[in-house]
Amino acid sequence: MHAPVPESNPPPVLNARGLACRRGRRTLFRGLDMQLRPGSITWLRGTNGSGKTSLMRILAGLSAATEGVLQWCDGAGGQLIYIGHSNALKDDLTLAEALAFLARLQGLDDADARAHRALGLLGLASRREQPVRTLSQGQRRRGALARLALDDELPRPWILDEPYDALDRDSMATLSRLIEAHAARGGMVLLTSHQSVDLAGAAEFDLEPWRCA
Ligand SMILES: Nc1ncnc2c1ncn2[C@@H]1O[C@H](COP(=O)(O)OP(=O)(O)OP(=O)(O)O)[C@@H](O)[C@H]1O
Repeated sequence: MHAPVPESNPPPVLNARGLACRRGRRTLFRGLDMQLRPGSITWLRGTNGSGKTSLMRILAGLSAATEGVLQWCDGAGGQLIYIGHSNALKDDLTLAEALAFLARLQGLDDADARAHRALGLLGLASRREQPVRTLSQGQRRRGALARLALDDELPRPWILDEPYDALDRDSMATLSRLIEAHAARGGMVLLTSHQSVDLAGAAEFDLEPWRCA
């Protein structure tokens, strides 16, 4: 018989063992172990070029590790949301159309209504009908982050590469509250940020010990 797992320490949703990453001729890191639990917020730290983006892309399934084993539990890897440096919003669509398009790609029903609501939550209600290409950098970043507010039915893992980039102070606070609420619902969040962030309960994961070069 298995001992019950205490709620404060649920089993990992992500289990990575011995990961290595090679880019060009360089091995960036090797032997990296990472376990991330439901409801955790992890701030991935490391100097420029240390391999944070490379690691996140591996975890998101967008590129392959050179070595190691990566396991997502209970199909969580297929539900994750990855937001990288690019905002992935189609320039020629209106903001509402571009976000609804992403909602459909995520397999969500009522995509237009969800996009409408999410843009409101990110303070972009007045920009809904504006073509993406005419938005400021910060508005586009907020539009991309509105993906995170499209549904709260599943505790999807979030992998966010520099999500605070280009955001003003109020938008940074909105994002932090969104992340904290997601974690409180059991969602796992892994993020990078070069600026310090105000996130209750965030743990740091430093890439330095695993670096090769
Ligand atoms: N496709 C690629 N081919 C060759 N080298 C690459 C490739 N992608 C990344 N690199 C190199 O790998 C290293 C790590 O890049 P990565 O973007 O993962 O670092 P990072 O820690 O996210 O950096 P930053 O803090 O500047 O965003 C860099 O030296 C980069 O030039």
